[in-house]
Amino acid sequence: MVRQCVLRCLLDSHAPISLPHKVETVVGRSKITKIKDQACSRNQLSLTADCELCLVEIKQLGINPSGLDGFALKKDSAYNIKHGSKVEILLNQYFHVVEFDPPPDDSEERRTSLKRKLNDSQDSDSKKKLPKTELVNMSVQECSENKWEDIENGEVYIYTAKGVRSSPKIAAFDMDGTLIKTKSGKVHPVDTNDWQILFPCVSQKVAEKHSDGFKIVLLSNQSPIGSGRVKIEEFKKKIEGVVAKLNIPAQVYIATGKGFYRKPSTGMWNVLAELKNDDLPIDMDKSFYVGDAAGRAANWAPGKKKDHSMADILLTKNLGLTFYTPEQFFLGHSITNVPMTLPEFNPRDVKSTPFNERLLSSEQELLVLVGYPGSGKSFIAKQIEEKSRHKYVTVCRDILGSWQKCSAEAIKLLQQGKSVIVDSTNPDLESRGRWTSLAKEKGLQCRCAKMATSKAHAQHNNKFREIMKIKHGIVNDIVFNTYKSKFVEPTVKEGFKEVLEVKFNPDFEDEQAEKLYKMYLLEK
Ligand SMILES: Nc1ncnc2c1ncn2[C@@H]1O[C@H](COP(=O)(O)OP(=O)(O)OP(=O)(O)O)[C@@H](O)[C@H]1O
Repeated sequence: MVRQCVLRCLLDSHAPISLPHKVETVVGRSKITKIKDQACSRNQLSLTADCELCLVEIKQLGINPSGLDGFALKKDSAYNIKHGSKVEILLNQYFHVVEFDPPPDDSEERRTSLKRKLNDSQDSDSKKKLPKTELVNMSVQECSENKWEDIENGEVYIYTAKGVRSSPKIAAFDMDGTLIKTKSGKVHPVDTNDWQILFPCVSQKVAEKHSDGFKIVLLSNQSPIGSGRVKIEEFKKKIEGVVAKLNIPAQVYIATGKGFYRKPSTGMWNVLAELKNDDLPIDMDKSFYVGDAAGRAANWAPGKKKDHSMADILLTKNLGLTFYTPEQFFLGHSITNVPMTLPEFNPRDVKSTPFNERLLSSEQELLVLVGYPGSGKSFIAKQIEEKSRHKYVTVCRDILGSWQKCSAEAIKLLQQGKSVIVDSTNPDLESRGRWTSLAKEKGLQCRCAKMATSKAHAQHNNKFREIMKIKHGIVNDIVFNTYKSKFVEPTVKEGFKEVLEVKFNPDFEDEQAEKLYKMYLLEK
């Protein structure tokens, strides 16, 4: 059989480049490699394969250094490289691998020896080989068999493979897009068999951490299980398959719902820290997390789309844990050079502002609230009721069901001499006009209180409400976008005596609630 040789992009940014037998191929900045970086010459690297000897002669032609297995090449010097060598078209960037097909025999040998090494690290006398610091934890037992557990009626499933041992050092990984990718090439797997290991070096790198005494943990969001689209029994087989393929004892956490256990909320990590680490405190400085939902902008590598979410990096911000992308951890990409954007709203920045006393008027009135769902209207309405000793009473569309019912209730209350707070979103002239007209008809003043809460902040509140299981219908993104598109800034010209702005003033039931509120809860 004739042996072929290719230069394969480890990020699949482009199709493999064929390296024909004894023909020089020059690669660099081009449409083929999708590299646009001016630092990379058009003629950056010369590669000549010898398919009989299974060697590739590589020479850097460009001015800036290229890399080979993490080392800089010297310009114009020739190196002979083998099957599996990692070529960086520019040092630390644009990772490729040289592959012969069929592979040479010695690479088979290398693979077998790696497998042997992994098996060795799991056998019973592996304790002897552990570094000194790990001996402290010898009282912690290895898990003796593969087992499944679940928490809160399947909100989280936990798989612990035989051989897992608790440790103060946690090496945590996201699963999809970090350890595995789809076989189908689709973003989401078409079924539970649609997976393959992401990079050839994944098992080896994870195994290195395992032999360094880290507990290997996978944290995966899998809401299709919660929604019933994926059957948990089938999914369990996938998890067992992935862990078996990695060939390393690992503990896997699967969040099936949309609440506290779903990343970026820290629920799964809390279960690990509080229940599943044999009371060993986790050393947050030594532990780390690898995930692909990192908020990277489009083209973070040639042809790469923007990350679908920030759930992984935000989880680590919530926990104060070191974060790596899969490319940084597995392929050695530079740690600093990735353009990432964090969300515009950081819940830690929410500051206290005193209650605006001007919200209370000595005159009977209609006070029309304006704001996104979740902007805190009901919260402020309750405060006004209490501070006014119930001279103000709220009519709330969420409770009464329609503006007509709110209007009928408001008329009754006004007749009783009460002031009325209108608690609905009221984004536009039409919705607010109903109330200014009613006030005019009754000869009363009408004022507007506009919530200063931004869309992102309101969405955060909405998620907080969902996680805290505060009774309220689910508000989806469409509702927020509709509000935004309908919104017209309220002014006195509409018939308001005054338009006040209400700054969000955080006030929590207890410390736990405050701690949760100050976390990133949204995935983007
Ligand atoms: N001042 C506050 N301090 C702390 N948490 C708050 C505050 N205001 C609101 N929240 C939280 O945000 C969530 C949403 O607030 P609230 O229900 O008042 O908003 P809303 O504008 O009335 O929403 P909707 O229009 O969807 O009913 C609340 O359930 C609460 O958890």
